[in-house]
Parts: sequence; C-alpha cells; structure tokens
Amino acid sequence: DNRRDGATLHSLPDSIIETSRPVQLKDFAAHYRFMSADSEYHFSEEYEALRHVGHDLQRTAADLPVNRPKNRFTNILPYDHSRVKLQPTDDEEGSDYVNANFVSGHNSPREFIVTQGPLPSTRDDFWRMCWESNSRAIVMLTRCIEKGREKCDHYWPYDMQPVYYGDIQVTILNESHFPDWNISEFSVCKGDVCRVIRHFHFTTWPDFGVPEPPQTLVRFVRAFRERVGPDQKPIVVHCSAGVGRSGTFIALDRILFSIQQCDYVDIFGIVYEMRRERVWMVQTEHQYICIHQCLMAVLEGRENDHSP
Ligand SMILES: CCc1ccc(NS(=O)(=O)O)cc1
Repeated sequence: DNRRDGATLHSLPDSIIETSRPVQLKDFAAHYRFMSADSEYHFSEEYEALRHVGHDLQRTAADLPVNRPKNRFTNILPYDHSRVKLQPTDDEEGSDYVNANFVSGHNSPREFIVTQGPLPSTRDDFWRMCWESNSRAIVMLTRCIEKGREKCDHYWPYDMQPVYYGDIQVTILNESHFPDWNISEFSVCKGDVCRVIRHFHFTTWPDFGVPEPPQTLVRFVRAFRERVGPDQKPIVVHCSAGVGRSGTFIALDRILFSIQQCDYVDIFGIVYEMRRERVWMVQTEHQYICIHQCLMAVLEGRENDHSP
C-alpha cells in the first residue's frame, strides 16, 4: 500500500519505497482503461504516491536572503544537489545562483536544464546560464502574459535589432510560425564568439492545464527532436515555474525515445526520478494523465489526428 503518510515514507529506505511501475507496451491500452475507470481512481492513487517524492532534499542556496528575490515563486525552489551553478564573480554571495536544475533525459543524466520563466531581474542570469552551459536549444512552454498575468519575461529581442543581456548579445536570425508553436534561431554572442541557439516556443498550453488535443504536444516534441542535434549539449526547458508544463514535456520526450528501445514503459518511474531532481515536475494529475493519453495516441497511430 503506497498511501503511507509523508513522515513514514521519508523514514523508509529507498529499497522499500516504490520507485517504478513498469507497464508492458502490449498491455498499455488495457492499463489505461483500468487506470481511467471509476472517475480515474487508479490515476489519482498513482499520482498521489508521487506527492512527497524529493521533499526531503535540501534547497539551502535558494533560501539565502540574497537569492530569494531571484525566485519567481517562493515555493518553487531548486534542490542543492542538482542546481545549475553560474560561474561565481569575486566571492559575491549568491552570484552563482539561478533557479534551475539539471534533469535527466533519455540520452544523458544532465540532458536538460529546467528553469523558471526568467524575471526582468534574472534574464541576464538566464542568458549567462545558456552561454556557460553551452546550450544550443531553448524550449519555452508558456506565454509571457496569460490571463493578464506576467508568467515570463520577454527575454529575447522584439525585432531583428541586436539586444544585450549583460555581456551576451542576442539577435533574431529567423522565425517560423505554426498554429501551436513558433521556432526561431537566435545568434548569441559573447565578445567575438557567436553561437546559434534555437528557440522552440509552444504558445497554446494553458497554465496548470494540458494541450488540447494531447496529440498537439506529441507533434511539438517531434518537431523539436527533428531540429535539435544529437549533441551532448544541455537543452534549456522552461515554462513559468519550470515544473508543470516543463516536467510533462520532458516525460513525453523520454517516453517517445523509450518505446523505440524497450517493450515496456515506466511513466511513474520517470516522474519519480524527475521529482528527485526538481520539485513538482508534472504538477497536476491531469498533466500526468495527459502523458498517458499522448502515449495512447502514438501507440494507436493517432498522433497526427487533429480532432480534439
Ligand atoms: C504556484 C507556483 C506555480 C505556478 C505555475 C506553475 N505552472 S508551470 O510550472 O507549468 O509554469 C506551477 C507552479
């Protein structure tokens, strides 16, 4: 029975705490029907079993007074063990801090850098993080303004004129617009050294919600993977808090790789592992179910259907 209270769960060794629930792909449709039955009772139970994962981990850097203003949300703080560290400047306390964690992908244990939507006061740190990590891709899963509220700073230029963010110069090279996302290429320069960073901006994912229909997210992940190299450079992923939509995107990306190589899928285990790296990854039960619906669409050959 996994419905132990948080305290009990924390005191148990990992060997007793359930960390994976693999499902054979040949059984996945029946599994989905079972989990969905009785008002999705078993999805609720499984998602509840993830509630306390990671909450025993320390986040001391995020809590330093000098760093508190750098957090968009006071309850979305990066764990110390997996946090991304900027190159510190001259013993300035907090100069290495950004609200971001390394998160595992299918291809490597630090495939992703997951971060909050930059604040006006942290967008220079965001670009320093992109530069210092040698990232070549940014996945943005929120709009800057949603329902009249600022969810993310517009941290890139509004037109083709170069803009400096600290000592990083960003220039839009090109933009492609699609119904549910935009794909741009930025020239990012520090001094005489320039790189191209691709920006994949999903524009129709409501906060705390899911893309409709779920196949839209499958198509976005495919469009992203078609254009990002097989290099070992980290991929920056963010939404507003950098947990709900970001976690859902990464979970689906990992699953689409996994089913190419394995005859089973472990969605519970993927989310469990991500939550040990960054808090609240996949933030709602509906997002957790959406991951399953995306996989159902792929397995049934419906990923290119546009009907809701
Ligand atoms: C309460 C803080 C919070 C705000 C927004 C989100 N959603 S998001 O992680 O998908 O941006 C998650 C958490």
